[in-house]
Formats: sequence, structure tokens, C-alpha cells
Amino acid sequence: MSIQLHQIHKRFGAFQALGGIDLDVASSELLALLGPSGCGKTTLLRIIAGLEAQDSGQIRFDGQDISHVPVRERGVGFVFQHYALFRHMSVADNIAFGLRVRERALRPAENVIADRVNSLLHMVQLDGLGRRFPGQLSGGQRQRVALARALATDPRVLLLDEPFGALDAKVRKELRRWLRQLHDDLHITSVFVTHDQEEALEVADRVVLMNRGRIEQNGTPQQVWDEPASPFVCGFLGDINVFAGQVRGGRVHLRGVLSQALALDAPPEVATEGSAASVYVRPHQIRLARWREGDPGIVAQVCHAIVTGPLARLELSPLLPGSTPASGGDALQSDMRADLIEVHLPAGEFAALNLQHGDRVTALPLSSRIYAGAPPT
Ligand SMILES: Nc1ncnc2c1ncn2[C@@H]1O[C@H](COP(=O)(O)OP(=O)(O)OP(=O)(O)O)[C@@H](O)[C@H]1O
Repeated sequence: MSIQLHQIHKRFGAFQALGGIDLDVASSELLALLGPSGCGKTTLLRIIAGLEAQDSGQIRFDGQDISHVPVRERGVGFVFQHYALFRHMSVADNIAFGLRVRERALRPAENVIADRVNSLLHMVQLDGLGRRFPGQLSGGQRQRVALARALATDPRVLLLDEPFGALDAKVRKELRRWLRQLHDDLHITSVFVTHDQEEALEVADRVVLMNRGRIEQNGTPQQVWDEPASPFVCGFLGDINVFAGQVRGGRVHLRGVLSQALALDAPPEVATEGSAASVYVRPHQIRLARWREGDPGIVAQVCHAIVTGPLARLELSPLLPGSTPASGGDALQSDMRADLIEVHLPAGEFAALNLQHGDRVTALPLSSRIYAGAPPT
């Protein structure tokens, strides 16, 4: 079952929650709606489900307009963040619920329901736990029951709202891999909401980045990671260093930090001489070396370093323009400080550099994304 959304608008009073969403979800696709709190992800999911009415725009399932079809007739399964299981019902009764509330003519016989419940319990790896009550299960188990319950009625579309949001990091990781596996087995068109970029990139076939009720980018995990379409997307997907720059002679020169022999190629859309640019560099895309006169890079001092397992994370304090790296311009003492630079490097490389607090280094961006305009303040 494919889903097509066309120009979905939604207001809550004067507040525009969705400002014209166009989105196609292919049949059997697992799509993530990703974005910061309040950007409209849940509202969009609820509109697809029919739990919320759009102000305008169309929703089609397999090309058929279901914009005004009530929730019960849309054939969607829904999983919420907070389990939403019936606490007074056993696990088996929870899973059977959607089948038992069907009108008499469509309701399966009790033995058919029992078989279905058993096969769903098996699918979510909870064999033998049908008689337990939700209070006797772990959070991860409860979410799997919620998923089994959503699947019981053979929905055409599965919608999941932060399904693992309330779980601890380890269980969350396990369950998202398991969800991916389950999706690969069932091929049910699924849309899930998350504000966790790692979760979206790891699990989804396609990621839709939302911001303030609009879609900023729509692409495969690889596309949005490698080619973020906007500063917002770049900043949202993982840790980032942002530098102010200026175009001179077709190249971008950094401002606000002291750099040596460093100019970056300006992309065509940022080529106007003298114009402002923003340079986005991920912490692992920086090469670090002990400072030497003339070596290319941003001149900085080591502020802070921690090693966790295979990774060293450093914070560097860049020297300010006009200071001289060899003698003065002590960035650590200065009142005027630029933002700290975050650098990630393999722990072995960090150990080999043998850096101490206050040591002077050059930080060379190996790869960057450059956008027109000054960085956001
Ligand atoms: N029933 C409502 N009445 C008024 N405002 C609402 C209502 N539902 C949502 N909103 C507002 O619409 C905006 C989008 O909400 P929504 O729940 O879709 O965001 P979200 O991206 O899912 O956020 P989160 O990740 O925090 O759940 C928010 O500013 C929210 O306060």
C-alpha cells in the first residue's frame, strides 16, 4: 500500500503546525519522520491515521482518496510511545482486542483469534507470555506487545509514534534492529516518528527531515547524511562545528578564528565575491596536528580531552585573528573567545600526538559543507 500526501495544512488556532506537506511513501517502504520537538511529526502521523483532521490537502492510499475516511476504515495499525496497553487485560487479550471489537459479521471465531494471538506472540518473540499482564513485562516487551496488537488486524499501513522513546538506550538499540528485521519480513508500509537521528538513519529506507511544519529534506539515510540540503539538516544530523566565512577570490576564508594557509573551495551557489558563508564541519572530519609555523589549519589550543573506548573527543579553543601562535594570543586566557571546536579522532591517534591541556595545534577540515549566508546566531 502506497501513501500520497498532497498539500497537507494544519493549524491549531493561530499556530501553523503543518504548512503544505507533499510526501509519497512507496509500498513496503519504512519511512522515518525526523525533526526537533514541535516540528509537526506527530500531527502528520495522526493525520495519516485519521486521528486528526487536516484543514486542507489530500491523503491517498494506493491512489484512492481517503482524506475524509474515518480512522476505523483506513486499515492502519498504530503504536504509541507510551505503550497504551490495557493494564487490566492480559497480553493475549490486549493483542486480540482489535479483532474482538469488530462487528459480529467480521469478527473471527475465538479459536481463530487464539491461533492468531499465538502466532503474533511468536513473531514478537514473546511465546508463552500471553497470560501475563502488562505490569509484569519490561518496557521493551510491552512495546513488542503493542506492535503485535497493532498488527493483529492485518493493517495496510503501520504508523509508529516514537515507539522506543521511553526505553533505555540499550533496549532501544535492540528493538530498532528487531523492527527493521520484522519490517523486512512483513513488508508492510510503515511510517515512524522519531527525534533521534541515529535511529532514523539506522532503521529507515528513507528519512524525511521536518522543521517548523515543513519538509526540509527527503532522501535515503546516505543522501541526507552526505548531502544535507540546508544548514538546518546539517546541524540536526549529528555533532557539527560551524564557522563564519567570507568568499574571496572564489574561495571561502574563515573569519573569527586564526587560520594558516587555509581556504576552502566555494560551491557555485556561494561564489559571490565578498559574500558571507557558513562552513559546517563534523568533528570526525578534522585532522589534528601539533602546531607548526605555516602548516594549514585553524590554530587552536587543547582545552579538554576525554577518551571513551576507541574514540577521543577533544575541545579546542581557537586563537583569535590577529594573535600570533608562536608567542602571544593565548586563547585559553583571552576574554574574547570564539566557539570551541569539537574534534573526534581514534584514541590511538590521540595517544600518539601526546597532547596536553594548553598545547597548540592546527585543526584542518578535511571535508565540509558550505552554505550561503552567515551562520545562525
Ligand atoms: N491539539 C493541539 N492543540 C494545540 N496545539 C497543538 C495540538 N497538537 C499539537 N500542537 C502543536 O503543534 C506543534 C506540532 O506538534 P507535534 O506533536 O506534531 O510535534 P512533534 O514534532 O511530534 O513534537 P514531539 O517530538 O515533541 O512530539 C507543536 O507546537 C504543538 O504544541
